[in-house]
Amino acid sequence: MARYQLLYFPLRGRGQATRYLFIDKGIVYEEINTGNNWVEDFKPKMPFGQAPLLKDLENGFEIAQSNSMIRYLGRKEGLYPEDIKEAAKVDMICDHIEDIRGPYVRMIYQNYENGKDDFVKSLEEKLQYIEKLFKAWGTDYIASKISFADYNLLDLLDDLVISSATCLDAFPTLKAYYDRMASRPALKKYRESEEFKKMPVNGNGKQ
Ligand SMILES: N[C@@H](CCC(=O)N[C@@H](CS)C(=O)NCC(=O)O)C(=O)O
Repeated sequence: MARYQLLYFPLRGRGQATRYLFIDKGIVYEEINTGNNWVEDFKPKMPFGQAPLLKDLENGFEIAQSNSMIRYLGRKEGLYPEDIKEAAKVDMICDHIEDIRGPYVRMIYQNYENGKDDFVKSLEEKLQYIEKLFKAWGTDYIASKISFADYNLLDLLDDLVISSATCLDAFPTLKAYYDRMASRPALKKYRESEEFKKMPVNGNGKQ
């Protein structure tokens, strides 16, 4: 029986990190496609007028904002480090992910033709910070065990590699991390599925 509902459009976007977490941890969930009559049936019911929304079917609680959703799952599903320094590591990587994802989304939806080259150029600086931290921390995941933030980073790196196939070439530690995440058995199987391959990366066909 499903434990959660994910209400979102049929695209990767801001729902994919949550899907990765569910799939990797074998958590049964159902998708509700908010693309069917979005403006009439869904938008008015969303706390901030936007999707995604997560419903916890065990207690009826509803969470909006993709980063809050995945943190909630982190806490509820044992994917948030108990140690405060380890927790701070995953938090800081999540905040840095948002510092990349925000400009990525704006480039995709508002300035693709004129902005993509500059966005790709900006990645070198932004990714080298993660490379340096990962080298210093020396763990297989952001913290010593997999956490909610690793699914967020996997999804971000997917987006970036699609935009620029060579963007990880100068960052061997980050590249090895990306390959390690993508080859986790449940994720690998899902990423090879037709369901995943046919899912658009963004809502406007740009990537
Ligand atoms: N900060 C929000 C952003 C959500 C967002 O931008 N949602 C878009 C789709 S990805 C949306 O609902 N667009 C339709 C609308 O605003 O009416 C989050 O992280 O969840």
